Amino acid sequence: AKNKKYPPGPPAKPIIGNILKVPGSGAWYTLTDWMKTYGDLIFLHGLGNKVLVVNNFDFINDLFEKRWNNYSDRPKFTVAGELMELERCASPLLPYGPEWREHRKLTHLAINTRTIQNYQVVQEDVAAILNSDLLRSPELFLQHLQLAAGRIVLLVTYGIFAEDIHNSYIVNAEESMKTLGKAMNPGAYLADLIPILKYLPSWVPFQKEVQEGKDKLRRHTELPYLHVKKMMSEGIAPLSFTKDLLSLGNTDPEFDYRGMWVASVMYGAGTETTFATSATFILAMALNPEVQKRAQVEIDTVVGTGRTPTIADASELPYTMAVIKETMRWHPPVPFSVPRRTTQDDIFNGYFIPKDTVVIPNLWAVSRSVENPEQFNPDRYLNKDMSNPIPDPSEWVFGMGRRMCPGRYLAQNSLKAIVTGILSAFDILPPENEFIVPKFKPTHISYPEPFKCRIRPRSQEKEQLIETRMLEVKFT
Ligand code: HEM
Repeated sequence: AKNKKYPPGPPAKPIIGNILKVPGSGAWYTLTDWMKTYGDLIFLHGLGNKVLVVNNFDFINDLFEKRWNNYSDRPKFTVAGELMELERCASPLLPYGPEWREHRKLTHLAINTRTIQNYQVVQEDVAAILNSDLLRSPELFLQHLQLAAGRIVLLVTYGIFAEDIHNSYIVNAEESMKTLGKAMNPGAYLADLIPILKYLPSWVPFQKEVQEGKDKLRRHTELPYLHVKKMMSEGIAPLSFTKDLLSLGNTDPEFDYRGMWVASVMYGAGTETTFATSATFILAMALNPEVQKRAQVEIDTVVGTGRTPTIADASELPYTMAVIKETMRWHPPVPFSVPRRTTQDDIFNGYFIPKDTVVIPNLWAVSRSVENPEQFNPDRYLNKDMSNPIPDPSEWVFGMGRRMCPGRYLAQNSLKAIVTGILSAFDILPPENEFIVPKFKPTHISYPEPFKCRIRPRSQEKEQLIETRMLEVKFT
């Protein structure tokens, strides 16, 4: 491939290469900056690793949608994938192939546009509890948002209600996520860069971590699944995805293992991402009082002030829905999406893209490709300029193509319930005599660094409404 023309990029670095600088360190800022020098396609290489960063919406679409055949596989993670065995069982890491297809089918069965309607009440109830939590201890809002996101996923997946963050299912799941968060960060373990290290004996610290990680993941996966089985045998299992799965009566010996994993992956994929979006929303509201006011007026006008909004109201609330879109654009929760890997050599736009190249869709760059990107402006989705349309965030913040996020409809409903619920009941204000400087975590799923703000009920009637709505919640 000597005379092949690779996309432009910085020179290879001798030892670990420029790969290490890429993931998990907020590298989306750097790479978006590098566009000025290298353009929309940036090629990084070193130590035999090849990475292509794609910086614009149309190119990502060309590769992931039109050339899906070559761009739907995932990178190999030596630690998380191979050693912790997640490439055998966790949909986001499965190689593109028959097992992935089975997972995708089951996931779709669980959370397609029709079945998710069954969970709307659950989502609205969790939003109601969230409001009650915010009323009681507004200063803990980040913790409340995190718990609300976890509650929705646990209820939908298993029908389990988590009383608080000490709930054992939440604790197990969060422990697993910590392990995974580290293991998914290429470069966190040297073995990801130098695969031969995986043959080191089991007493070496990282091998021990692998074993502990595997145990945690097994607990996180088996316990809630067995809980649903038990509840079903007693005839008292509430509606849940796992119950639906078990009711299929599939006797394929692989089915239990597969179903168990399809279910447990949802917590990891669905909780932190939903939390990230709702925390970014609070931050945006504290910084943009006029946007907040307009959304509140819209909700008051359409819904009235005598009841809490429902997910069904959302279609009548275009401005508030544009606030959600703008939240996802302003700071996309997964700025680098989940990388892909090419399975064959390819030529794109005159450039050679070799087989086994890790392809990172730079969603951060897409988010900055609008006018005044730092400005939080929901109107950009309402006053549509037809000669220069901007892509709707729901078409890219969830990824694109065959592996686009299967949880996006469920996630969007959660956000509708949380955002309309909060706006209808509370004013979100910056802390007194302090400025908020927005800062975000540089992690794979990115959300605001802890910040202070005041969350106050809009009136006494609203406070009362929060209490009366709580009486309708069934599962507490
Ligand atoms: C705001 C919330 C969410 C965001 C921003 C988000 C974002 C993403 C992104 C960017 C991907 C990678 C897609 C690609 O490769 O093109 C993804 C994959 C995935 N998401 Fe989500 N997600 C969210 C919520 C959820 C929820 C609630 C669930 C399930 C309950 C979920 C389940 C999954 C799964 C299973 C995958 C892997 C798909 C595959 O590899 O085939 N996500 N998500």
